[in-house]
Amino acid sequence: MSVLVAVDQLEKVFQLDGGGEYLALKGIDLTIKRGEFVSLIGHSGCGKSTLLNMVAGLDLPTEGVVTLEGQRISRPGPDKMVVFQNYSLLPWLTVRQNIALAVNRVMDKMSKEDRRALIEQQIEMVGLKAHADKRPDLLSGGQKQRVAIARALAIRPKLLLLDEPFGALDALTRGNLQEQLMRMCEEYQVTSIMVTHDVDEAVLLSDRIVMLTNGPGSKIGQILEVDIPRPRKRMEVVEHPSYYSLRSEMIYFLNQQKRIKKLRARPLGAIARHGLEKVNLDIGYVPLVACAPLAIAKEKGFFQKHGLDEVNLVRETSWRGITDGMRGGYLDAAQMPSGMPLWLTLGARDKPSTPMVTSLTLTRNGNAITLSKTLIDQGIQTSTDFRAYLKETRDRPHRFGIVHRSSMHNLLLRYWLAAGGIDPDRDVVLKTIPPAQMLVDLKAGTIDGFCVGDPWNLRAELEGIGGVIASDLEVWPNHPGKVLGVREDWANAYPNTHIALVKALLQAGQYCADPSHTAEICEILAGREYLGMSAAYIRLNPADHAKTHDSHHLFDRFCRPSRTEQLWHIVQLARWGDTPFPRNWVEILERLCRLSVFSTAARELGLDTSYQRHPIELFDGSRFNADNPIDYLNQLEIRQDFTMADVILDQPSLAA
Ligand SMILES: Nc1ncnc2c1ncn2[C@@H]1O[C@H](COP(=O)(O)OP(=O)(O)OP(=O)(O)O)[C@@H](O)[C@H]1O
Repeated sequence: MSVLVAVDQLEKVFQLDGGGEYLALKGIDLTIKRGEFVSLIGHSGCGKSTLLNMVAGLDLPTEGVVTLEGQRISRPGPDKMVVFQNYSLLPWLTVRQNIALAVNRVMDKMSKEDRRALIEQQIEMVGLKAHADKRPDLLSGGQKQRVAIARALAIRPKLLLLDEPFGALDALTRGNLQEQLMRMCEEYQVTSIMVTHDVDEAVLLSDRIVMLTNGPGSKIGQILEVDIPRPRKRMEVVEHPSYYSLRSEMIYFLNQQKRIKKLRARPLGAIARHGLEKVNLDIGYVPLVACAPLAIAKEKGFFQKHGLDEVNLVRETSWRGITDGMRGGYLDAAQMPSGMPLWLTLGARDKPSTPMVTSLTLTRNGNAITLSKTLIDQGIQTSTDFRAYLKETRDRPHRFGIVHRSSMHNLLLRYWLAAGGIDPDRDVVLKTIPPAQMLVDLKAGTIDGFCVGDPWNLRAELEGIGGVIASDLEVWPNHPGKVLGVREDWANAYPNTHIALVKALLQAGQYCADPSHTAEICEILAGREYLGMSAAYIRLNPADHAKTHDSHHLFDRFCRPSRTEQLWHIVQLARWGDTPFPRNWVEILERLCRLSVFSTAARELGLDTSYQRHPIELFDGSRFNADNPIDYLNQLEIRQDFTMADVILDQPSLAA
């Protein structure tokens, strides 16, 4: 498809009445191909209409250019028709006359008969034959908008621009019109740009969804490709495997924008007290059983006991919220999957490196691999069974949910599959899904299984949606689960706060590990501010239940950050192509695992800090060779072609 519209480095500044100015859009680059349907989405006031108006030629950019077929757009014209929310029909003309006015004015080279036929065809196309002689005041909102669309399409514009075309309509009419518009655009291959606030509308109609950040100086934050085949039917779209992830991606983006706005409005600054450099902390977490140490530190006063008077626990629904919070510098610390500090440090998947520090392993275990009930009912109990099943059902894709590429869930699942002779990148599809979304996807059949932290494995079993096929103990007993992560520049700026934080969490971990507190902890976690579900779904470790499949959280054992375990993560990330294997891995591990903070905190609490290096041995009996990681990596049969590189760690400043 050739390019029809090109927006190049567009900037728009409005002069304000009081004499000031407002920078609405900045650095917008966008190309739209012939026949494409593109939606613009973003919060109110972010500049969607401003951008649309400049493509329509109704307004001019302050900087940059917009072109249509290579020609600069400087005025409106019949080649770019706009449909507004308020219909803009001429009230004294009938349906037919409104359409005829546009056709007669623009298609003046056409014979009278052909024009008449075209007008009737348009009226028919939008199903208004019975209303052709009515004036707009006798039409419903939906009918008026159909006239506006028919009028716009009648003159065969190169580009159809829609500014919240269905915003004023009730849900049913809106739905009908969306489908009609979709059919027309598909039939006539109309290139369209639509402004909308409706995420479902955007997925249904678009080939691409352009998401704008909040102003001033709004930019394109992200562009989503909608890989749902055409022609589309609403029900098929809703059932398509990409539907929920596209929707969640948009909702995540919009929520992040809201959050950034709130943070921009917040007074900044560290409050120093009790000899600590900062006692006001925002600590991120994802609601899982493994967030228990954070919840307990807050609820049982361990933060306060160590001088951290103003701790705010920031609940994120996905791990991406945590990485964004860290990169953006608006979280002080976070509970993280054990590979995440490394992932951020190495700048995995071509993201800029954000050097991180971990000084505490918060939890071990707590994860499992769950398969859908359909697969369990077919007798699949091991990865060998699963491989046989994959061979028999090659005709359809098999999908697994993971929560983040850096997380132990992804690495354990990949390890488990590969050990069973299944290539996780070729034989199955791994989809990143927020933890709380896993059950919905498993139930809907859009995934065949997942690897996630509890309570989601237990819930799948208790609700009869799936069954655990391999628990922690059956993949890597006592593997690191979640760690405490902070940015390296934060750790350097607030060393005493860092120690106090580790102390508070170490004590909270000890509290969690005491079986006499289990019922209380489950009740706390069940609360709305944490997991928000029945305590029946929450179990901490085998002491409070009998089934070996259930989670085996460890909260107070092997809390010291382990460089050997982090090296295992480095190897696995290189194995799956997330990062090159860093030649300077020794330096990276030195900087990543700040043992001095852990040791000081543990010593001040009177805890035993002696350390013994444990070998890492997973369920397949293979031992991780920490003395020669490259050799180990080379010997893995299923892996991607890994590369090696020196990773240069920057020192971003907290002010950035
Ligand atoms: N003529 C103008 N003079 C000054 N400011 C303007 C003008 N037009 C728009 N703005 C400002 O530019 C920003 C973008 O406005 P725009 O109407 O494009 O937003 P939008 O994303 O379409 O919003 P909504 O979804 O609410 O329609 C807003 O802050 C708005 O107040």
